[in-house]
This record gives sequence, structure tokens and C-alpha cells, in this order.
Amino acid sequence: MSGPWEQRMSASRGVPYYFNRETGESRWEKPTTEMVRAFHLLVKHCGSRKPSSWRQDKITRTLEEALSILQGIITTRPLILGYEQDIKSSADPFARFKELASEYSDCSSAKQGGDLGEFGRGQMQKAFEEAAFALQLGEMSGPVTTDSGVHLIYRPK
Ligand SMILES: Cn1nc(-c2ccccc2)cc1C(=O)N[C@H](Cc1nc2ccccc2[nH]1)C(=O)O
Repeated sequence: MSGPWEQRMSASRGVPYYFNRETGESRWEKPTTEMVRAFHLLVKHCGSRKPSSWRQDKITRTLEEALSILQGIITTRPLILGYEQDIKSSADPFARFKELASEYSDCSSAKQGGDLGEFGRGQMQKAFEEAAFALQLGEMSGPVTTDSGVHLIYRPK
């Protein structure tokens, strides 16, 4: 069984149950092992769960500023377009996404272009998981907010 789930035997009932070693969750029904591969660009803010990153020791921007940087209203870059518009108007959106994630994402996955690899349900923060699983292949999300900050998510073809 791939992903964080493992099958265990219930001593009291004498039947198998499923334990998620990442979240500590147990359930009787066998979890679907649907997995997705996603990349993301994270802009943290002062209220983020961990308001620091490889880019900035102490992140002080507000949530509003993080959102507008992601959507391109206030940009700290020479380009007039924000990240989201920039990627959408690019000849190769996925290549552009990885370039911007490598340079601007506040997640340590920036080192590999924002690649989070494959993950199943129950591994990422719920809002991120729902958005990632709802994307079609080759599609990018709009801004997705989690406790970590504001994300753009890309599901490669
Ligand atoms: C979930 N994850 N994978 C990596 C990662 C993956 C591949 C290579 C290096 C790091 C980093 C992280 C991570 O939680 N990073 C956090 C920020 C963050 N919070 C997230 C919430 C949901 C999905 C991705 C997220 N990344 C941090 O650096 O403060």
C-alpha cells in the first residue's frame, strides 16, 4: 500500500483497520490510494505557521500583501505582471512556474522548482489537498490559503 497508510489488525475485533503514520489517523475502510503530483509557489506572511524561509529570515509582509504579490498587484520584481498572470501568459507555463517557484517560493521545495513529489490524501493541509486533487493535469490553481501562507499549485501533465 503506497503512501502513509498501513494495514493493521484490530485485536478486539479480529479484523484489519488502516493507520496513517503521517497523521496518526485510523479508519476501518481501506483508504483509496489515489496520489497526485504537484508543484507549488508559496508566499508566506507574518501570520504564517512558520513566518521564515530560505528567502527571508523574518517574514513581515501581511496576508494582503502576500495575496497581492501572488496575484501581481504589488510586485517586488521588475516585471509588471504578477506571478499568476505572468505564468498564464507564458509560452511554456510549467517552465515559467518552476522558474518563479525556484526564485520566489517561501517553501524549501523551491530548491526543486516547487516540486512536492507525489502525495495522497491525508498528507497535506486540507485546503491544499482539496485544491491539488481538484486540479486537472496541466492546470494551475488560483491563490490557495493554508496556515503556511498563500499558494499557487500546478499539476503537471
Ligand atoms: C510539504 N513540504 N515538502 C517540502 C519539500 C519537498 C521536497 C523537497 C524539499 C522540501 C517542504 C514542505 C513544507 O511543508 N514546507 C514548509 C511550507 C509549506 N507548507 C505547505 C502546506 C501544504 C503544501 C506544501 C507546503 N509547504 C516550509 O518550508 O516552511
